[in-house]
Amino acid sequence: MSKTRVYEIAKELGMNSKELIEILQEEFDIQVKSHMSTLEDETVEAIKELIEEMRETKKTEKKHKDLSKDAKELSKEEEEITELTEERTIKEIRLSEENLTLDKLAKVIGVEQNDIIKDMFLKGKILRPGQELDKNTVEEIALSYNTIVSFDSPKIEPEVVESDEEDLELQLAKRWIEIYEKEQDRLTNRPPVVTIMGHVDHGKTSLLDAIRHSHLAEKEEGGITQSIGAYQIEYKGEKITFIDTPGHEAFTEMRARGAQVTDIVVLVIAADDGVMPQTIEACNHAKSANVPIIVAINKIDKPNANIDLTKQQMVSKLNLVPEDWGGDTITVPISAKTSKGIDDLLEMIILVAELQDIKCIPDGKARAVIIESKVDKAMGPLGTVIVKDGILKTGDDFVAGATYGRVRRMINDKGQSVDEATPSTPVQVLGFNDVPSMHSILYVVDSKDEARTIAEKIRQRELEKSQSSNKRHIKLEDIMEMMQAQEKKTLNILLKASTYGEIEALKNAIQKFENPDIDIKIVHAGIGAISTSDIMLASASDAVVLGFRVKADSKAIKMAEAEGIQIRRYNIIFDLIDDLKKALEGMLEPEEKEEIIGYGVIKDEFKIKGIGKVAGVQVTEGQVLKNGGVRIYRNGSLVADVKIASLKHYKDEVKSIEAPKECGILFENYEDFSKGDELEFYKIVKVKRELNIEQGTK
Ligand SMILES: Nc1nc2c(ncn2[C@@H]2O[C@H](COP(=O)(O)OP(=O)(O)OP(=O)(O)O)[C@@H](O)[C@H]2O)c(=O)[nH]1
Repeated sequence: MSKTRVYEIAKELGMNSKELIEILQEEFDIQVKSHMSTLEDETVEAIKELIEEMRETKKTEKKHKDLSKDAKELSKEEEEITELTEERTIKEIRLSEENLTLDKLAKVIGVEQNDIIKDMFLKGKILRPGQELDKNTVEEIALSYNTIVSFDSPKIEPEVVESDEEDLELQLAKRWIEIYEKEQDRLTNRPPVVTIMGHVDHGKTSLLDAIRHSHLAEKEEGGITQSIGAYQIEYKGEKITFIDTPGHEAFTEMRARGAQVTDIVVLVIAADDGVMPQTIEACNHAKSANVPIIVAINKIDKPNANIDLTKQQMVSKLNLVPEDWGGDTITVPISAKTSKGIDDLLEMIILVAELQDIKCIPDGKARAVIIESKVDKAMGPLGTVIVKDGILKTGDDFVAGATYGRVRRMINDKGQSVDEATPSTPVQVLGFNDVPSMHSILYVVDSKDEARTIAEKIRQRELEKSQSSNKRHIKLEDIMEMMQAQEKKTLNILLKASTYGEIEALKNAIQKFENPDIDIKIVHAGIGAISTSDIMLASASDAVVLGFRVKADSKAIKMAEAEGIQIRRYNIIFDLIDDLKKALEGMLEPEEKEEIIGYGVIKDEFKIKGIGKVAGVQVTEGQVLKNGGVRIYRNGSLVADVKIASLKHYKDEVKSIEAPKECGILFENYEDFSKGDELEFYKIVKVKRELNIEQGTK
């Protein structure tokens, strides 16, 4: 007898799962755990009949009223949420973020402006007729009228890989595409590969552990697990592979290298903490890779867990509307601690995998992605791979980026030696001539000679590329050329600022640049310092990084240099907008540019009579120059950008101080610093003005 899931029936009947579950309980006395539970055919038929009947006799409305009456007995907070989830009272509207005024919003929601003013006044907020509203206020007002607002956000285009005839790796990839095209009818499904992402401490590792412990391949209970960076479980006869390590940076790096291995992303959000900056970042990484997202709301065992609030934040901050709120994001409440909901999550992963129809070439020479690599003292260079197509066998000759080898031995996630690895299976491979680059692709070839020849050519090419790095990036002043070229071009921007307010202001300002020849898209906007993760995303999505009153991590600066991504930072909106404007007009002038030369932290402060307040500074990295500048950050946000009036090493006035020395700094006209403030030292150099703009879609 076949079974159907509750939410599938709900969808078919055009209602939400919650409502259907309540009807099942009341009318059929069937207790249903969640919207993913399955129902027998008989029940499905009966419920369909009943719903039809109810609809005909308008019983639905009565039912609805009864439900809301029951709901009112819930706590006040729950009551608000319950109203939200009731389908007929909920409205969804889309708004453009520009020029939102109270009167316009009132019209869109369908209420009187004065009523909103009155209601908001009772909640302690004073609004004036026609007042311009920020995004948060719009959301707050809309929610109090059971309306969910989604804002038009920049569309993120999937990556387009440029073709390059000389690129051997690309040729190998093309060979696979040809095989795919030829063997369409031989393609079969393979297990999904899942990556878990989310904010720090929201429970990624705990979830991986919980899944691993409760569902070690069902037949192999008691098998000794070994950490090889990924593992495979079996749930109800279906295999699922989980990648243990990456975090969203590695995820995007793989994509940048064309080695996307993830089929599904599970985005973990702790129900006691809600959507946090890294949740947004991870979500944007997944969206930009076009990978389906399942949201796991974790820590529901905690007394302060608030699932509904988390869902509201999913809608407002991630633009993901949970399925039981009428959207299409599968959302599963779980506890990695008690394992509650873990099976539901696995079930959903299998469901999404079915819908995705993940295919592979089931046999023949293998192609695999390297997800981890290291040198083992006893075993030599090791690479953990996940097979994408074909079967990887011991004795196979392979090339992986600039490395090559023959599979000497393979070890699976249970620590066992295996002779074959099928698609989606993670295995550790022994037999590389050198440590392979993480995230490169391993291709099995005909002979060791062929492997060596290809690997050497790739190494040579990598060398040439690194010597002429940055070549593939164009500069802001090249925008004019870009626009004059025939095809439509895209300027992708990754924006970092120190507050949400600034982000909104910048987004508004940037989106006002309408130009028929160029599309400007913001691929990610977040708060906080510019990090390596931002550079990875910028590289993968061909974006310029614009920072507003935020610092850049030294690692991020190095990575940006290596990747040829230029970071531009501004303290004044006008300057940022002015640069964009000039670039669009082809008028960008040579500029004075600062070069970051070091970092430090204020350890102490002294008052010196007749001189003023002096900072005792530990130079932590690089150096500080007396005639350079200093940016002062508190909790990651810029508080001042000042010159140095005096730089002392003990009693001596000096021109520069290197890390890890300490020094005394008197800032020019600035004494408002405190202990713990972080410093970024820079010097000014004259350079030809440039702002890297990657060729968006070409
Ligand atoms: N009560 C409760 N605590 C949890 C749950 N899941 C994780 N935790 C706790 O939350 C903390 C963080 O969990 P981790 O699994 O380390 O989180 P993470 O996201 O992997 O953290 P990072 O690796 O630092 O990004 C740990 O103290 C866990 O014990 C849960 O479902 N319930």
